[in-house]
Amino acid sequence: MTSPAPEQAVPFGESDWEALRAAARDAMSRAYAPYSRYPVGVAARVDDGRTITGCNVENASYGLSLCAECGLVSTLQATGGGRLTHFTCVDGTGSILVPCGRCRQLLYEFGGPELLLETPDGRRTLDEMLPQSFGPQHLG
Ligand SMILES: O=c1ccn([C@H]2C[C@H](O)[C@@H](CO)O2)c(=O)[nH]1
Repeated sequence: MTSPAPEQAVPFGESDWEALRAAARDAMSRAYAPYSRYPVGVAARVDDGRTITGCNVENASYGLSLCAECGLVSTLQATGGGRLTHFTCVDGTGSILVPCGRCRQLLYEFGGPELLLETPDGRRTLDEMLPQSFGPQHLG
């Protein structure tokens, strides 16, 4: 018996994207961003069906600030690991934001080229947002 493809195993429709954005906005409302005053929230679906979130956490030593995606990948591991399949990021107004370059690399580690991201121009694979990526495959 063959296993269904992951996208068939856990269907993901428009209402799921809406729920993911709502989770990201909720996380954004708890961001700690007193220096930039630019709160960010992220949410992702994991291949086992759970939803995880993160928010940015800044620091008085500005360069130590953590992007929301840092919290998300930490939560991913702390709650059981798995692969990211769908991802969204919102700014302080709740509008869709593209993750910064460093965070695309963080996402690549746990989602790979097939991870689907929302952007202001529609949904894109991570392969489109971070082409010719360096990743675990290069390290053998
Ligand atoms: O993908 C991104 C881009 C920016 N930020 C945060 C970092 C900083 O706290 C604030 C302004 O750059 O936004 C994120 O959390 N994720």
